[in-house]
Amino acid sequence: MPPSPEPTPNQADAPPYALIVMGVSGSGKSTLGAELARRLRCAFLEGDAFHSADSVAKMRSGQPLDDQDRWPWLDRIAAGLRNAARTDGTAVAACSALKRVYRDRLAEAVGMPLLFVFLDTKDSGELARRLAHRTEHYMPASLLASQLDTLEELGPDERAVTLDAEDAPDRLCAEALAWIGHEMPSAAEIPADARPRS
Ligand SMILES: Nc1ncnc2c1ncn2[C@@H]1O[C@H](COP(=O)(O)OP(=O)(O)OP(=O)(O)O)[C@@H](O)[C@H]1O
Ligand SMILES: O=C(O)[C@H](O)[C@@H](O)[C@H](O)[C@H](O)CO
Repeated sequence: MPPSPEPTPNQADAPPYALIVMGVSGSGKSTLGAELARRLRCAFLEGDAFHSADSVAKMRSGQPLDDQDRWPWLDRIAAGLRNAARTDGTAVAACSALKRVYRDRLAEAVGMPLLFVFLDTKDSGELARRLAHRTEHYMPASLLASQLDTLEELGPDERAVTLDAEDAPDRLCAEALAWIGHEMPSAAEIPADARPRS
């Protein structure tokens, strides 16, 4: 079977789609998401930047977020993804998207095919070490346990690929691009009102 074609930047006439790199804190969402956006020549939206100041202060103080903290955050990310993808043909966001209900809300709000790249871990110790070494970030390593407890498995109906968060960044990028190349949505899936503005 020939290898999946690596996706090129979404063609001008191709229907838009959005991508979210998801997973717990420290799994590598921002690192992979930024590289995917560079390779796809599209916008990268750092989910951390969409939190309210109160939510950042809450996490910084060692308290996990709850649904009420996350709903407006998820809506802001979805709006940003939708606008960027309608302009560029696609867009990538880094967002933990821990619960299925969060992912469904994102997909509903984005209003176009939404693909998830899930960075899964079998070794939370590796992630804890990454967080411990990260200095310029509000997220304490102590919140990793609550992240893992909140994370819900992907359903078989979710359009997602699961990668190993402990793999090397270049391997993760190659695997993600190969899957995206296979998954590029057909025009038929795009609601008429989500097509790029002519
Ligand atoms: N594949 C990888 N292998 C080893 N280290 C990595 C990998 N990906 C990211 N890192 C490192 O792990 C730390 C966390 O990475 P990153 O910020 O991308 O994770 P994140 O999931 O976005 O975290 P958060 O959700 O807390 O923002 C960084 O120091 C980064 O350099
Ligand atoms: O509660 C959550 O869903 C997570 O805390 C994320 O929203 C954090 O912003 C991210 O992991 C930064 O560390």
